[in-house]
Amino acid sequence: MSLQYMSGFGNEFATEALPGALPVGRNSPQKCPYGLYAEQLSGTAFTAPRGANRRSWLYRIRPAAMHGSFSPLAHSRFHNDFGHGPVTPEQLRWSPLPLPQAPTDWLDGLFTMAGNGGPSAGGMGVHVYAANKDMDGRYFYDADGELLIVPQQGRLRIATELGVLEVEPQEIALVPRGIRFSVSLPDGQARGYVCENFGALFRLPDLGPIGSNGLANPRDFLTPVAAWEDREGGFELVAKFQGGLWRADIGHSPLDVVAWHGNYAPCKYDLRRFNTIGSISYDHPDPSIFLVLHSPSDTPGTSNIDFVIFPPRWLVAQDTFRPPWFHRNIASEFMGLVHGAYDAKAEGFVPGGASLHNSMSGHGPDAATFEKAANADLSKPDVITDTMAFMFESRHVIRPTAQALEAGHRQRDYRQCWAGLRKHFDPGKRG
Ligand SMILES: O=C(O)Cc1cc(O)ccc1O
Ligand SMILES: [Fe+2]
Repeated sequence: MSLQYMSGFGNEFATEALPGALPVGRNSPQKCPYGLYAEQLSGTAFTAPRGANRRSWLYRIRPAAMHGSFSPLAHSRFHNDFGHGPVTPEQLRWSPLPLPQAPTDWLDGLFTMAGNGGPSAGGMGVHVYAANKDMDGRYFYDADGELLIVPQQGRLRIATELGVLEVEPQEIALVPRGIRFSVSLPDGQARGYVCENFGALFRLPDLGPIGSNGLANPRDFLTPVAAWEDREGGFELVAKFQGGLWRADIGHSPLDVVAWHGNYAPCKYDLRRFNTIGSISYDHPDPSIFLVLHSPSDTPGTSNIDFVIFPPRWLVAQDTFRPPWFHRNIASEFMGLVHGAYDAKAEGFVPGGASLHNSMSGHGPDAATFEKAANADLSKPDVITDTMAFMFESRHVIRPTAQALEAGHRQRDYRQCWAGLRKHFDPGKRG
């Protein structure tokens, strides 16, 4: 059966999988329809300003409080241990995380690459996953952050308390902090990236002079309709809490919400719907023009996280070096590639791979890309097709984990991509 969604970003939704399951005119009647329990789930402070206030009311078979006792779950690869010691300013790059040999579900397949701050401090965790097995009878929630999931290979079917979403590569899913879910793999295996947002909830950016439309348009965000399962058995509930994983037995599926209303809910978005805006005169614009969602900080204009994409687009700028320029930024940049090739790197940065350029570390086009673009015929427009790169950008340094630095798939010779840049300087020749 095809999945049903409701359109809009952060809307006040109301959805019921049984007619009349949503109480009318109040949130918590003495007795709810169908013998359901009412439960509120808040994602912002009760007193957050109305425009930022996010919460939902859930009408469910059993309250979320019903489960066994939590004990620590040993899991060496998914955590928030970003370290406190020295961190290298070196430019870093990785090949794709290898797909697992042994049966591994999405949760066990998570591998923490980097991060900053922590669950109580703001910042972000950056993870990749590679999995080949459904989370059968396993349910997970992240109390530490909101999850932005970026599939690179294989679809994910994400069954959540508030309904079921399916995402494929070039789409993203947002799962709010605290929402319980279980991931299955319609294609048998999957790989991708996850940004764990410890700060303010992701939101659409203001558009300023762009006007009232453009970039990611709100109606392209899709939230699932209510769907419940009434399943009993020896299941497992896994919580991520204060950087660590905890497990509890649970005798029923926690995905038992028959109806809900509110504006705190998962959603998906197809990155191919992004309305890309760029230069039609000269110069390559700052990548903020490609901002999909951001997690603001307390400093205006300086995000906790910017989620930026580099989608297919026309390059028409005249007397311009068209690819990304050489640069050093105050912000720190973790990049991934979902599809095709990235216009700043001729080779080495492949789908499923990743790079990390921290604050003030110099980077930019590799030698091959520079030579090509510096000599390109600009009388013709260029179209970049078959590409979808992205960046998790942060105001604070993104600290690579020990396991990421030590990983066999780290490209230890990454810096060499700039070694071939030739000296062109000639004081006797102005150009
Ligand atoms: O480093 C990168 O490739 C990302 C990036 C792209 C761009 O077009 C401008 C700046 C920037 O950091
Ligand atoms: Fe950059």
